[in-house]
Amino acid sequence: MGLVAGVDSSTQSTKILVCDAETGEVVREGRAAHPDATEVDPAHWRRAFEEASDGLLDGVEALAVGGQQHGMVCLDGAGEVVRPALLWNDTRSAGAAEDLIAELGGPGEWAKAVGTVPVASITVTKLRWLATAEPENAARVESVLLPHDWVTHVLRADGGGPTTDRGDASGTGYWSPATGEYRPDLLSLAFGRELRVPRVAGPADVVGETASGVRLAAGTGDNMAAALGLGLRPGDVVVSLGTSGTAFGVSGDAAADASGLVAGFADATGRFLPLVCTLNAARVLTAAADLLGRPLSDIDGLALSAEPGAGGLTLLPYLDGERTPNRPDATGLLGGLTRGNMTPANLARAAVEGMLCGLADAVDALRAVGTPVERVLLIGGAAASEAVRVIAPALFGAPVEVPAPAEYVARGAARQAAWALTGGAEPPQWPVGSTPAPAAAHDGATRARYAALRDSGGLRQQ
Ligand SMILES: Nc1ncnc2c1ncn2[C@@H]1O[C@H](COP(=O)(O)OP(=O)(O)O)[C@@H](O)[C@H]1O
Ligand SMILES: O=C(CO)[C@@H](O)[C@H](O)COP(=O)(O)O
Repeated sequence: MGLVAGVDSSTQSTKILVCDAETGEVVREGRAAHPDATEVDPAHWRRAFEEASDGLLDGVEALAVGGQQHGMVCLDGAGEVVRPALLWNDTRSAGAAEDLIAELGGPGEWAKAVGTVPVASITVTKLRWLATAEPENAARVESVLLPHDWVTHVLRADGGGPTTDRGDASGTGYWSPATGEYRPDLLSLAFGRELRVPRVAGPADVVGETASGVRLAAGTGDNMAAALGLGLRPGDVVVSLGTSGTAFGVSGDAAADASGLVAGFADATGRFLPLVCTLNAARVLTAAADLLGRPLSDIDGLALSAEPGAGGLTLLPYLDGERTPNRPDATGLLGGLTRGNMTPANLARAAVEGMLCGLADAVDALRAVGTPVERVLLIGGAAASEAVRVIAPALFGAPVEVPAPAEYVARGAARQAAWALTGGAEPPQWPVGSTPAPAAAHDGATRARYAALRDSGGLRQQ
């Protein structure tokens, strides 16, 4: 077999891996940055793809795109983008989410209908926001796509209509993982009329071809692609520390959590992917480094030079508002300051501990809906941090392993492309090595201080 390519079109960048289709071995890689904003013209993702793939795709037979979930890409009748895409981390549709929940009869009705209680991240709420805040733009919209659907579509030269997959469709709020069908009634509820939506392709389908004859697989959401890249098994829970923090595991059953903490997504193989997503992850550490006037690389040494619990300093890291728990207007809080503990080392440690406590809560929410947690696999940009690897085992209440450093979203997309080439019931087996993080005694005191700050109210954004 030959070469396949996997694309990770995520919040901060596009990353591309070219892999051996049989073994998964990485042969070449490329990357390019995206703008730092919560609404982005999709043309930037195309430009980033072109930059990252420059000179990379020779000999590639198939390609798939994993993309940041939930972003709203609206097209007019001519297929042109109507306005910049609203991304998953744009919170302006928080009020629309509340309205939609009330209109359908409460959170339980949404969990039953589409597996997810809508918050500002979910596409259906962005459509409601557009319909009410920008009626002139809304009037021009004929179809709605997700970021990976759009990137896949513009790479196609075969003239076919847009496609998506179960995984990414399950994050829209108008497709049901339990029935495998769109809910046009919910699209109409949100937008006032129906819209054209992409065809949902099967996990190993070839959906089209690029101008140079590379076959395109369906692609999927970035978290579903990471699950595929890791070859996730029941009992494994991934904690991904990228722009978002996510915790997820594979399951044979569709989740429907009326509390809204767990989103009952589908995966990219025909199964399900219960997932908790936080808005504040890797960038909490960059923000802490900026506050301290130090490079990001100094955070590890500083954090590890402080004692567990950071001398009582606790950071609630809701720097961009928060999605889980659903507090779109929240701000961060630094609690427990004394003249004795107010040091750069304690602040760095509090940043790492605060970020990880948010994800430890996420792992607990998965446990609460019956997801088995036998081991936690740490991935994403901030999994490269030594302080994160050392501190995580004390907070997660489960053994932590760090898979061999790799871009797992792009790897999963490449594995899907290889599956589309080979066909068959299962994707090709690509081995993944991982290293256990050092075991540590459970740090219940830090979790408890974090929980007290989380539940204390706090200040809202102005
Ligand atoms: N050694 C490190 N320590 C802490 N954070 C890191 C480290 N290396 C990368 N990051 C952070 O990881 C983030 C990028 O992670 P990534 O998973 O690629 O994000 P995304 O997929 O959301 O674009 C950036 O915010 C970057 O600062
Ligand atoms: O909204 C979610 C999951 O529901 C996010 O996980 C996005 O999919 C963006 O991911 P990253 O860019 O942080 O990987």
